[in-house]
Amino acid sequence: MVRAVNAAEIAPTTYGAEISANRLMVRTGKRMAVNGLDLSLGKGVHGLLGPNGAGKTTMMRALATVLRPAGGELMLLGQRIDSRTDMRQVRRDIGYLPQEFGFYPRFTVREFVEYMAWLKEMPARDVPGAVQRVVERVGLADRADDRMKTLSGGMLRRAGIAQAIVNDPQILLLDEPTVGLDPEQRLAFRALLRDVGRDTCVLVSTHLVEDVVAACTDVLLVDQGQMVFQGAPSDLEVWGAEGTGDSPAERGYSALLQRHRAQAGGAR
Ligand SMILES: Nc1ncnc2c1ncn2[C@@H]1O[C@H](COP(=O)(O)OP(=O)(O)OP(=O)(O)O)[C@@H](O)[C@H]1O
Repeated sequence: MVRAVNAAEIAPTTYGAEISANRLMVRTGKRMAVNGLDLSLGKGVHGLLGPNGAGKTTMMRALATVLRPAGGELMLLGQRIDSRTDMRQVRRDIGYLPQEFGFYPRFTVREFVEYMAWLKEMPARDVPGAVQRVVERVGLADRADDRMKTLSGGMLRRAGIAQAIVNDPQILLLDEPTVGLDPEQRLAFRALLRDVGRDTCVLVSTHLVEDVVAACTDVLLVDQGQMVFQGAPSDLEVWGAEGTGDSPAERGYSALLQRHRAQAGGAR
């Protein structure tokens, strides 16, 4: 099949990684919740792990351009993000599912996703087809014309995932997307992640270590606003001999955290 391509699709990519951060600092309230984070992420599915309060949500919000960096450097799709950046351009290429997202309860699923597509400035002629495709992809085709307020928690999250991918983003940020999904939907979601991650830079935060092992090409572990570990899921498992948990990856997770805290304590 031959299809027409637009100039943007064949333009050379001039950056090395979709997301890169150098000594990144991000403030939330009075706290520097991201505190000297180094990061380089290309295409693929990157699983973001870390204990409560580690700074995952704050990091996601900065990558989604909701929060501005307080220090260090952040580059998204080759653009430096600072107070002078025109965010509209870069936001068109980002998909973001926040941990909690707002919606008009009287909107149908289709209206909700259409509205988000409009906010992302998608060409109007592309919207109906794109919305139908993503609603099918998240398994909500039979609820597309039901109001948001009638959906279950897991279905709402799937509607949230649909709006995050409707614009075929180059960077996809998903903050705890599997919360509330039933086992069958979690399996379907993992398959969706693997599929999207083939040509997109996906960062997905979760507390479910087994989701990371099953669906991610790469694991990031953060604690106290800093990167503790980055590697393949199998590398995480290698650390498992020393930690506690139900699986080799969970044991690796706890061993790496303990080691980081012992080092941080020793350095004080
Ligand atoms: N609005 C806020 N005002 C003040 N402090 C905040 C605010 N939001 C988060 N924090 C603090 O910043 C730190 C990082 O929080 P963040 O929500 O980024 O962590 P997280 O890794 O996403 O945690 P969780 O796994 O619980 O979602 C925590 O110490 C938290 O208490």
